[in-house]
Amino acid sequence: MSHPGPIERLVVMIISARQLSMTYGTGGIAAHALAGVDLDIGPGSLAIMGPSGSGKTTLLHCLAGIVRPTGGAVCLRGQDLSAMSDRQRTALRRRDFGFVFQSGQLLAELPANENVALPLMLDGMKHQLAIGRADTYLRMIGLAGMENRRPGELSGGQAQRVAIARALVAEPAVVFADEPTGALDQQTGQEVMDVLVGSTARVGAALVVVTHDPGVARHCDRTIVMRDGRIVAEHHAPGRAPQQLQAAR
Ligand SMILES: Nc1ncnc2c1ncn2[C@@H]1O[C@H](COP(=O)(O)OP(=O)(O)OP(=O)(O)O)[C@@H](O)[C@H]1O
Repeated sequence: MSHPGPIERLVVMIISARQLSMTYGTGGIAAHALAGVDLDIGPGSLAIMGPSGSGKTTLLHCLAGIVRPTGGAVCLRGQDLSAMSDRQRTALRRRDFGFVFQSGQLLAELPANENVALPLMLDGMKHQLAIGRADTYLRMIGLAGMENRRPGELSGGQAQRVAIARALVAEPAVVFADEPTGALDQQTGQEVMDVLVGSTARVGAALVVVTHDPGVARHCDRTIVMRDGRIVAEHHAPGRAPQQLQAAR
């Protein structure tokens, strides 16, 4: 077996976190949610696991620029998020990041394709063009024929697929998912994870998933385990290690 040469070793880091810390509150009521996290995220999928209160969601929110860490830095392709204004970070979240939450957070009064098209229209794309793009993503995700259904006319799994299409439609660099299968039964959750991992890979986006469920983490190339605001373990899926392993170096 040949060893990777310098070119194959070169994996471009998408997000890097250095000595990330986050303290909520002060004095006796301070909660140290993150206590010095170093993390490099390259292409592929990453699961963040750990017990309740270990800092998983706080880490995801810091990586995605939703909250400002109280210490350390997060860089997207070398650009320091903390050096940006709130307006710049909002624009970055809209263009470079996609989000999937536990319960789709779709707008009940809009059909599926308008829900998906929303980030594009907020960014100034014309309605017809945005709907065309949304329909393409809905078909890719297995919802052909359901483009005009409202969220109330979809199953939980179908609604999460719409949320995945919405996260992907602006062709983000990274999709962040917080307990994306938390509201679904086991079987539907597995199917949604297949779609989430497969579709992000197809469009070339990295995927970061917070989950309590080892069955969800098994879909990912790499898993980190958090405890008390720190990364205490890291695993790589057999056969899928090299890219993420080298990205971590
Ligand atoms: N807005 C906040 N204000 C104060 N403390 C907070 C806030 N958000 C989180 N915390 C605290 O920070 C710590 C980490 O919380 P976080 O939500 O990141 O953990 P988690 O691992 O995602 O937990 P869970 O699995 O229960 O969602 C906890 O002690 C929590 O109580």
